[in-house]
Amino acid sequence: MELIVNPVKKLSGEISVPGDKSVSHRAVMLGALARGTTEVENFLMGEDCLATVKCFGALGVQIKGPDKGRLTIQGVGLEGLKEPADVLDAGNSGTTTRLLLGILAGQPFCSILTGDGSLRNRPMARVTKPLSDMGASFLGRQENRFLPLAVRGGTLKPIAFQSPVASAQIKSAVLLAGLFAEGETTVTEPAPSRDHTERMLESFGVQLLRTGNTVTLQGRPQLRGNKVRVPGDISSAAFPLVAAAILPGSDITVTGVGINPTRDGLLEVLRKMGANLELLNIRMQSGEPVADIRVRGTGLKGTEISGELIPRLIDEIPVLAVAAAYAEGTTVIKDAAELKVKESNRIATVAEELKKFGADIEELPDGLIVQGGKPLQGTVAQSYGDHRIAMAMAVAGLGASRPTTIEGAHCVDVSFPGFAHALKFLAVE
Ligand SMILES: O=C(O)C1=C[C@@H](OP(=O)(O)O)[C@@H](O)[C@H](O)C1
Ligand SMILES: C=C(OP(=O)(O)O)C(=O)O
Repeated sequence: MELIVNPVKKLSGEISVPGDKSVSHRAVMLGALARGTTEVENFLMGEDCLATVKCFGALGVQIKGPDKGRLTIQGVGLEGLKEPADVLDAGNSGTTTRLLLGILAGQPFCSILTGDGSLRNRPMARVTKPLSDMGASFLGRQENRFLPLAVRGGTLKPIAFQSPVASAQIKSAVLLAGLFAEGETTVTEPAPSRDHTERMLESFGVQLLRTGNTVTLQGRPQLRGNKVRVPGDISSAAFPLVAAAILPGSDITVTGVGINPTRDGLLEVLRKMGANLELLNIRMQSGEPVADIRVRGTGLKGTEISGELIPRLIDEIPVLAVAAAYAEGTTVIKDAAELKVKESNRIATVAEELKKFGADIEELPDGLIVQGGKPLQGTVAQSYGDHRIAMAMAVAGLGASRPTTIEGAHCVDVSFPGFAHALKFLAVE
């Protein structure tokens, strides 16, 4: 599928974006492991989260929906999952895979997990290593580093794990496995990563100890079925928000967006770049802070994005590189080598595609340098099957001098069904 993006004068109006992907995955997983019913609202009907629903269906969990974002999960408790009759398919979703590996590690049965071509090339030793130390066995390609992976779970022992990477997927895999291990499981990470697992575990009745970058849980707790209203996804909101910030005269509001402080690096960077950004109607929703975000287009200036900010905006870097290309001056992005192991190598793919628009962008081993302010021309851009690249390049096209074609744009459905419609709704031509 191709997406044609016509240049626009500015963006104007109010929209909401689909539910948060990270929170949606976790609602299915914790709902399945709880006793009683879990009701989810504003569940993300994107392909990644639908893959999670399918996997849990195959593990014997009764799930109704999703229907217009409503999902009802009949929890089976910590001991109720069933051996799947076939291979589990996580599609394009790293989060489904790594969190599910943590859960499968604690099951007294055998399962096999695979995914699409992109996912089969993403590193899994980062979770199979600590889960093996807890007592699970894995068999897979290249010394168990890649999908497909066979998992033989069983009785786990707790560990104190020092993660080498600030990654919520690694932290969550070990914590979810820790639910099945008798005793205290601890994860420490080098910088704070998104804490949706911790927040949701607490709302399902699990007690955690959180000090600095360390989380501790006592194994074998009881999870209670719950109601979860999923906030709008800040990683999806990022696309219209950046577009409005770079197009002078724009004025948009994205309502009901999650602004969890472990996810709000985008807002901090846009402010540093000089964006006119306001948070309105800040409130709590199912244990997560939410706000309406208003951005008025004033033009941006270059900045540095590095260090502990990186995990707080990791998925927003492709679109922030687009912001940098439209900003006056230099933007340096570093400490972001994790971008190389996402749905595509996002350092390489962002640089390659933005160059086609005429941007001045250079790859670093762990980031990018963008000399902003050059006029961009519309082009034919590739998605590499990576939803964030497809949407970031669409934003680049909005401010360019000629129409842009995004090839392979079907992948936007992974995280933002209705993306093209949302842009059209806001566009002033
Ligand atoms: O836990 C999660 O829901 C996610 C964590 C991040 O990955 P890492 O944990 O690999 O950094 C992020 O890139 C991904 O989109 C979602
Ligand atoms: C990296 C991402 O997701 P995942 O790791 O779940 O595939 C993303 O959505 O940008």
